Amino acid sequence: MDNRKVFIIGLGLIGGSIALAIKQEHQNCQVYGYDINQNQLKVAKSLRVIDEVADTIETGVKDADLIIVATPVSKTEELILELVNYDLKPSAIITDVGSTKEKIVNKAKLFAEKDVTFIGGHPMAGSHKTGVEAAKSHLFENAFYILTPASETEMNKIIHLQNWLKGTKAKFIEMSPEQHDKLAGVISHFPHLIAASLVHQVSKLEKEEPMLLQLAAGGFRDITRIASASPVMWRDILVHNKQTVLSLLTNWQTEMERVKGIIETADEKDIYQYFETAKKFRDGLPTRQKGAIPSFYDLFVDVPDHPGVISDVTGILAKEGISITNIRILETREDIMGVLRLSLRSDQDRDRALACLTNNLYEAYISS
Ligand SMILES: NC(=O)c1ccc[n+]([C@@H]2O[C@H](COP(=O)([O-])OP(=O)(O)OC[C@H]3O[C@@H](n4cnc5c(N)ncnc54)[C@H](O)[C@@H]3O)[C@@H](O)[C@H]2O)c1
Ligand SMILES: O=C(O)C(=O)C[C@]1(C(=O)O)C=C[C@@H](O)C=C1
Repeated sequence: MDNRKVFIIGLGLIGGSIALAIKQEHQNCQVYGYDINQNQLKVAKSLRVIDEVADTIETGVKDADLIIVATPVSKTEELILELVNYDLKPSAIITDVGSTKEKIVNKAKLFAEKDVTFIGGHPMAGSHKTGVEAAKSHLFENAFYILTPASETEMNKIIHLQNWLKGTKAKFIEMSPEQHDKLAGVISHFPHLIAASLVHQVSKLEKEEPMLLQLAAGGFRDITRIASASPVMWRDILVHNKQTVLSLLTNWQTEMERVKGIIETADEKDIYQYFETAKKFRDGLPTRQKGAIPSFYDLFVDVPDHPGVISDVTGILAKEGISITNIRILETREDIMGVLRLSLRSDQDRDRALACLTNNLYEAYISS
């Protein structure tokens, strides 16, 4: 794979993270990047996420062995229409990272006329953050990476793509685009809609009760973190997976009517049962920790999956005489530590902690 050319279109969180993972594994390959946002391109180059900037998509695809489209899903569909018009290297592999698959894979059938292979892809990990600054080579470590090859796709092309993406350390699985969209609708797209709707509910009530926001602590923050993600990305996902989301919404409305009924009748047994069944199912999900005390002075720190990282963070704060009242690991997915939530005693302590952790090269931020 060395001395080969990789071209990535869209250098945000996901495109940037994939670029870093590829560079780590295939050190002699050349990674070219293109983005409509010039600033993202400049940052990507200066952070060495890419080796070279491609001035246009047409020059970027020239001689590229691997092309990765990492833009919002509606743009990805448009870009496929554009890519088929260009002079692509024979035997090149083209993939995408979009959160929906059916529409993209259908559009990509246009590549059949060319001597290239398109394999749809979706790394099932991410963040509410956007942009190349948030990109990390370890973002997909241990996460599932879904591939949706066509039935006629040659096995060696799938293996080839997995080799390219080996540095992600993700677990590859294959399924049809239809199954992908159904499953992703249930565990990702619909929950996102609910998170956003909870925020809307609080935002409406906040006009009458200004204290609400200050009181919105652990629970509300946990369940709505994803509502801080890119509205462009999520608009596109919902447009693409409209039927799945609409059908889940209908089920949800029926379920809420049922819940309304058991609350109205104040049937303690039914209410208990409702929570107990949910708890049992939720507890069955691997590796989640509970028990944080909500705090108004929270600081969030991105941490890689290294032994000793928590003691390093707490040690840095101890040296500065900053007390932590609570510490909690917020996983963004299974098997990997993602974000540390530190609760501090005061605003001043939080500002000091932010400064000293940043000085020690940790990525720390105040709002999650
Ligand atoms: N964020 C997540 O958690 C996550 C996880 C898995 C997959 N995805 C998918 O990855 C894709 C990218 O998401 P992201 O989180 O990296 O978003 P992002 O906003 O961080 O990055 C998207 C980038 O695409 C660029 N872009 C938009 N239109 C373009 C065009 N026409 N040509 C070139 N560049 C263009 C933007 O300028 C931006 O830099 C989306 O399809 C999303 O569904 C996201
Ligand atoms: O952790 C988050 O912030 C995410 O929302 C990641 C998440 C998800 O729903 O799990 C979001 C969309 C992607 O397609 C894949 C992963």
